[in-house]
Amino acid sequence: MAVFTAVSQAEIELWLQDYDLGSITDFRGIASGIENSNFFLTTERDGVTHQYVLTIFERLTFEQLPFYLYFMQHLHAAGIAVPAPMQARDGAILRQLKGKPATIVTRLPGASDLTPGPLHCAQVGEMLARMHLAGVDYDRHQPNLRSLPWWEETVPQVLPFIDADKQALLQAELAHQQRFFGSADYAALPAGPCHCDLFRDNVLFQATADGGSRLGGFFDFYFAGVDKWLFDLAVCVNDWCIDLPTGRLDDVRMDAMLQAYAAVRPLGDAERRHWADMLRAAALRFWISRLWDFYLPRDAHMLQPHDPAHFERILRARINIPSVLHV
Ligand SMILES: Nc1ncnc2c1ncn2[C@@H]1O[C@H](COP(=O)(O)OP(=O)(O)OP(=O)(O)O)[C@@H](O)[C@H]1O
Ligand SMILES: N[C@@H](CCO)C(=O)O
Repeated sequence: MAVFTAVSQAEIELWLQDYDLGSITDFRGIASGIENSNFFLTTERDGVTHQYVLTIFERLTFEQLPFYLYFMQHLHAAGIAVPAPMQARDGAILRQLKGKPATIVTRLPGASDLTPGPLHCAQVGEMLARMHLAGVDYDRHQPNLRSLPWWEETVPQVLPFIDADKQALLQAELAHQQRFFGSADYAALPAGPCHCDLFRDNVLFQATADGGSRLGGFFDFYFAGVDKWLFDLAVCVNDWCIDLPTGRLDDVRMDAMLQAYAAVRPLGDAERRHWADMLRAAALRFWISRLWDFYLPRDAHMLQPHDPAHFERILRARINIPSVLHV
């Protein structure tokens, strides 16, 4: 049960007096999630039911959170389907509960689909491109905190735990990425605020009457940061458009996602030329973080670290693919 900070309905009722969200009709902890304490909150105001998610942040601080929360607010205002942070009466979207930072956001409709098809991938690609364009005029700045400097700092920490073959791959790939990140082509790639962690479990879909699925929205923006847009797209393709057991790309799903993305924001020549490098960068990012979570768990909250071998397989499978993308 991923509620690390217990809170009673009476405590929430008191806390909600500083908001204008109506009276509580339901309040329950959310079992999934490994980072924060999350609760579904239902209220009634003027005879209308409203659904929210209350999050008590267990790791992120008051100083770190405004970038993420105002990014969500900015995207929501631009018509992108993401949770909207609610303002308290004093206008604050981040407050304190049980001594920790806490926020209330709108609950998105739907459920995650962990076996996506081309139509799911196309919808994600299209909204990802719209999200990138909508982020252009977001006025706060924070780099992706899980990019090259973090990889350079973390790789030496995990190397002692893995065998020689994995060590060689990890070091060779880090060197490859250092060269790529240092290139003029890399510097010229378009960038902006990115989600940076848009996996299948961070997107919701609603069933439609004709048996299809409609995108409900993106959530979990707490790894967001400014990065190359192509990196965000590569993170998505490495999760949404693969055969999970082998990590190999599924061309049908990948084409669906890339075509839908490019229909909104066409890819440039340098982006197409460096597609394989970016898929490798996206695989390396999660291989390193999973190794780090697996061998150097920071606290008891890491209930079930994800399998690092999955992203090692993905990286190996990306090293020999054709470099140039034809979209
Ligand atoms: N705004 C939202 N709308 C609908 N459902 C949400 C929303 N936010 C969270 N959820 C639900 O709560 C669950 C847990 O949230 P989340 O995955 O963000 O957990 P976490 O512990 O904060 O982060 P992590 O994904 O790193 O474990 C999600 O799987 C989803 O079902
Ligand atoms: N999406 C990450 C977990 C952290 O959000 C992973 O699968 O490793």
